[in-house]
Amino acid sequence: MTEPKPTVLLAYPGQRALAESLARHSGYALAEIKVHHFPDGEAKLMVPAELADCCVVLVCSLDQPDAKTLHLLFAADAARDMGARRVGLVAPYLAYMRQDVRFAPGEAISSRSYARLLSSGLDFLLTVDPHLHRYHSLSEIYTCQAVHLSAMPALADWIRREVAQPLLIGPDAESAQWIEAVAARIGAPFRVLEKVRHGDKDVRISLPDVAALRAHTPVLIDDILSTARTMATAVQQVRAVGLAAPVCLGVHPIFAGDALAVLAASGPARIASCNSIPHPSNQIDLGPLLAEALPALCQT
Ligand SMILES: O=P(O)(O)OC[C@H]1O[C@@H](O)[C@H](O)[C@@H]1O
Repeated sequence: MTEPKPTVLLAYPGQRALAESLARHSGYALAEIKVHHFPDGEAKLMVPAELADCCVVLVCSLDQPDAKTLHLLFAADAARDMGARRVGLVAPYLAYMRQDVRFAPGEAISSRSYARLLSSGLDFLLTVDPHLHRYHSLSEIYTCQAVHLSAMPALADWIRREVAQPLLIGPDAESAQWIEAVAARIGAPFRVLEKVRHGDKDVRISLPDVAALRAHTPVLIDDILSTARTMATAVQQVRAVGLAAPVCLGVHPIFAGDALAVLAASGPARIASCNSIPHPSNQIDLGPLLAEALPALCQT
């Protein structure tokens, strides 16, 4: 019988918590990518020298993606130079997916360009709930092996443990897919709100009748919390119709700028997120989910 080839996880700076969970749940060795910044603004990347015949898994979520992406591509090259037979990236949050169409002549379709760039340096990409709005699958734009997982079972289990009598609410039509997945797992009632975006920070939402569900605890679920205007507006709407203060759950807690303060001011009962991006609201560990998917990607 042939021995399985070794797999090594390499954590990008700042991604240690997720990488440690991934190492714990997979049993794979964990080391670090080191980034040195020169005075001129350029970076020097270092990976361990002993990677011969390994599957190397870079671990780095892709919020604030621009510098990280360049560094990860340098690290991927360095790993190959050290003999890695396969190099992949675990990026629970995948950047640029919301820029999936050209709204004006000359505008870049960044999701597509970004996919080309990442695919050029990786054998595989493993991510969680990428924002597939106009695309149906990552393979429409990624030429490396691109696999996405859903955090909804993990969210559902968290809700089952933490919330009595949940009423699941999606802030817009796009969220229906997630709400339905969670509802199917825990058998809770659900509603999906209607959203109209008037500008980056101006989002208006309407709520269908929920009078019969006042005894429930509303749980708002969305994939991305970026400016948090979508979530904050949904919180206000939920409260305006006399429901209890809701629990807010997001898979990807970007919380750009004043987003957390804005959401907190809207009056939620709780805010919780997956550890797809390191944030104080992280309560749902994606490590087990990602660890389960890695062997198939590494042993190819
Ligand atoms: O309102 P913010 O937090 O800026 O943006 C997040 C929302 O924008 C959508 O693309 C996401 O699916 C989510 O509903």
